[in-house]
Amino acid sequence: MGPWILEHWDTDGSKSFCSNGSRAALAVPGAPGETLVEAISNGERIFLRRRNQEVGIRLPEGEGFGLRHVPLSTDLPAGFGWIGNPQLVLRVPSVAAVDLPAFAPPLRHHSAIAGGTNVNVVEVVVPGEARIRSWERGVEGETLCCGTGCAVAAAWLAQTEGPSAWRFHTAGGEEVSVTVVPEADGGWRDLWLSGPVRRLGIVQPDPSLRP
Ligand SMILES: N[C@@H](CCC[C@H](N)C(=O)O)C(=O)O
Repeated sequence: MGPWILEHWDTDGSKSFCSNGSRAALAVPGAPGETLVEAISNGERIFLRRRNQEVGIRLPEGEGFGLRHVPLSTDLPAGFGWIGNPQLVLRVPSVAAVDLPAFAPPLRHHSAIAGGTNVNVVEVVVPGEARIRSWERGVEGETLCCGTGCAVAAAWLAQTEGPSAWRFHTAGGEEVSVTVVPEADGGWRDLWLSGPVRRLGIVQPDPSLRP
């Protein structure tokens, strides 16, 4: 069988690569058990793997993917990465203290990042464990968990201070974990994001919507 083909649309109707949407694909009835599934998700090559109630995704890697410098004038330590979508990560003393609706939009539309960016604030609890909140492009608001934001946060934290495995407490109250092999040029290998996936219901598409 060839790779699965997945497409994701954000709430504003724009198409975008989404790691959590991709992971949710393994919740569809009849999805394979613990077999590795290759997929092309919004044009990006990924792998999916179920382990009990968790689904992991190996995120895109290679040319074009990784951390890169962007000329931002902020007092906060910050990293930026392309993971199939743009992710800006800023380290803060407390994510709870950030007024995200005021803080994020100017960075979301920052002129240094063509096309804009998702914005994540991260608070390191101890090395390998952090809290994160995300303001998503295409939603133009805070979401419960941005998987690609967590993945880039882990890659940046691994590169700047280690370790290479991180557990994130997300705004939705659930945890996701990320492991990564950082490369010297800002790239990454074997970047895996794992977290819970639950089926909430079964949707019957309106037959009039069939192509
Ligand atoms: N809408 C974003 C990316 C969405 C990421 C997604 N929520 C995830 O979990 O990976 C964009 O493309 O800017």
